Amino acid sequence: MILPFFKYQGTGNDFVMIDDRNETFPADDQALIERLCNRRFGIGADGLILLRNDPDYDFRMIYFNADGAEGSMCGNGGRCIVRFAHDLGVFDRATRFIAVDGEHEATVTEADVSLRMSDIAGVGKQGTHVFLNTGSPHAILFTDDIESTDVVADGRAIRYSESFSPGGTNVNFVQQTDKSALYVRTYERGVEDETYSCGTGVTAAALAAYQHLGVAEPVAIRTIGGNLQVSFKPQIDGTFTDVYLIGPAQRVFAGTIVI
Ligand SMILES: N[C@@H](CCC[C@H](N)C(=O)O)C(=O)O
Repeated sequence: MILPFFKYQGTGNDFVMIDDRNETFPADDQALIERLCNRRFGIGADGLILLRNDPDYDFRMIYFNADGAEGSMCGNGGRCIVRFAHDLGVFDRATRFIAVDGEHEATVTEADVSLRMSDIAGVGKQGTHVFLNTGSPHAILFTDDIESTDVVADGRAIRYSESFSPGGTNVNFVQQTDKSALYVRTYERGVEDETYSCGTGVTAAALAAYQHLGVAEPVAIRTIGGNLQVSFKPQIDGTFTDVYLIGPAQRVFAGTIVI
């Protein structure tokens, strides 16, 4: 089977993107997806995303982590699939699509994709860690020295710790750099490594930093792969609505998979 694919990146979080509106991609073949995402033996990516039709929305997003298993919501992947759908001519400026955590709205400009995230139930705790779910589970650790943090070793220890068993969690290390600015580094579950950026992770970091450090909204966030912005409306009951993840997302190449 010969299958066209595209590759997109959003602040260095990179994805194999497949137009699967005819539903021919073997989505249950975990070994194949893992191989395609492998940086030595495949295309190389943090995840693989299928764009499918949906009767009620412009499209459906199906996201797989680099380990080949279907993941929870991916914020950067969401921004990338919006850019992909726009490139395919699925919509012009604004779109509504469905993902694993429900409905999302998004708009595109030449420079950026603005993605509305799910409303957030609040910033809580799990074990000793600040924890929240922004479509994916995220532990948050505040630090004053992010540059020298061992994100892979420390992140992996928390990801596999008893507190987050059996599902595990993504782990974000967060340093406040200004009144409304953060630097965030993330260990990603399913990639099992530090990635250059994590969209649901920086969203979680912004909300947790608002709550715990009094960071001002909107929050500017630096990641290894580039800059993002998170805006939101905090509610009196501790929940957050109108949560937007904003930043660049672009196609980096196209190719053909031979299965
Ligand atoms: N890179 C993603 C996060 C993807 C979800 C995660 N790896 C998981 O399944 O836990 C993002 O940009 O949000």
